[in-house]
Amino acid sequence: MNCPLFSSKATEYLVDNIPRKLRLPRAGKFDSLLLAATTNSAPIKPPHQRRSRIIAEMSLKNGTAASNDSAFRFPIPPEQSDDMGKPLVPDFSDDEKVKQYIHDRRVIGYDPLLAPSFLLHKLPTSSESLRTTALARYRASQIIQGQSSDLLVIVGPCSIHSPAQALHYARLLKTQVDAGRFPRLLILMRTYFEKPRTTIGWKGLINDPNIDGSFAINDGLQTARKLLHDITSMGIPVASELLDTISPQYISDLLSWGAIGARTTESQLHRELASGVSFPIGFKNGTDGSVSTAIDAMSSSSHPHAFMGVTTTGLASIVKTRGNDDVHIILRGGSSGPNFSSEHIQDAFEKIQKSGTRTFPSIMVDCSHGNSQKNHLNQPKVITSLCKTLTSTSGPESSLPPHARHITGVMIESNIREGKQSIPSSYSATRDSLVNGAKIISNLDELETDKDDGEVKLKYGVSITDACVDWDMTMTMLDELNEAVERRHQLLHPST
Ligand SMILES: O=C[C@H](O)[C@H](O)COP(=O)(O)O
Ligand SMILES: C=C(OP(=O)(O)O)C(=O)O
Repeated sequence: MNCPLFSSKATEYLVDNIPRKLRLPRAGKFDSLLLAATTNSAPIKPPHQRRSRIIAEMSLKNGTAASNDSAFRFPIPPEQSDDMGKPLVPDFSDDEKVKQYIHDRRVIGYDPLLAPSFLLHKLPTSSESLRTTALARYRASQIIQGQSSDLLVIVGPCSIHSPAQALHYARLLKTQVDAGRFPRLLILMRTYFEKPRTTIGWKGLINDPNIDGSFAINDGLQTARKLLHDITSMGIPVASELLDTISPQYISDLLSWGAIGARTTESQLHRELASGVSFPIGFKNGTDGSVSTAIDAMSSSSHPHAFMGVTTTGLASIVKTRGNDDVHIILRGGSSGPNFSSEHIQDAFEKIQKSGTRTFPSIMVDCSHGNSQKNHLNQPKVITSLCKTLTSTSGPESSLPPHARHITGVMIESNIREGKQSIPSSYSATRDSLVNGAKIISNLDELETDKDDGEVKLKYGVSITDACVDWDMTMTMLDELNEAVERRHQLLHPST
């Protein structure tokens, strides 16, 4: 059969010819393409896996309801039970029945995931994007290593749910950066695609790009990569959280900085991952406010590691890393309260010094999360306090205290419009022109009328995860920061 796999003709051919029962429920375009491509060559699954797939498909046909508290909007098959409907117990009279107790009792499906190399080939980087990324990595590294007194600023939405709106935000940022408004700030756009959740909730654009429980992860990866490419090609470098340990293979060549979140800073897997990435990494303090967790992470990641991972072709491999010296802490507050004050920063600085880490003690302050108590209106207050710390001199020589020199970064959760909104229960981005970009927004004042045309929509430019400050407030905060960093520069280098 002569059938080039990824032409649109081939897609039509394959999609028309795969047995209906093998198609994914509510799959995105990319999913059906890949499913089709891999179905032809997929190895025959062992009987227990075929059985669970068949059970899943039968339940889909029969419409078994998903449990109410699950994000899955497609049916979840019931657990295996005996003939009386009781939970299965191992039946030692028959090996096949024993196996039912061993394999896939809780896995309800394995869908094909495209290989990173496929996406890297399909969406290569532009030379503009490469330059933007490399330059920002270099400048961020200089700041983190204490070789530049500029400030690294990670600013942007809590999470990306609409590529069109993210591009809108990037264009707003570009206009100000290109105009030279913040000469002392190295600004990277927060472009977060993966959200760690305290319990459950929407886990970001890669995991569920349609925001409807269809989990079209292949589409999510493609959308994320395309967006990173478009933003960096405009000349705006990007920053993201590394939450999944496989997904960086799909997008990390486009990132200039990464975060390991408060919920994963203590994870060995994430420390190993951080030790091998080609860009600087910030570790959040723990959700309980623990700074030592992040300091341990900095130390661990600055050393070489060997661990299990995947290559860009998707092959399992033993990854060996050199260790990452471009690591720093991010003070984000926690259940024990905020930690952005001058005293907290001094304490963190002294703890990093005492820990004997071989890297420059480098501190970023997150204005949001535990430091804002999740109220976006507190973020400007964190900036004002930080600016004071950056510029307050002390002692007979009126000099800057050492910890003020070691503040190297700031994080702000900001969006086009302020606050946050919840996701309506019957929402799907596939039906929302404001999210999928079919409608280009030019005048934000007109938006109020957009939401009431009979469809379930999200408000344009408003976060669907944590509350953000709006664009005007963002500019005010960045102006204040730029001025304080300039003042600090003069204090550190009076002759320039
Ligand atoms: O940054 C976003 C959130 O703080 C993080 O994902 C946790 O969110 P949750 O507590 O609402 O699950
Ligand atoms: C989830 C985030 O932060 P934290 O890990 O500090 O909760 C975030 O920055 O999006």
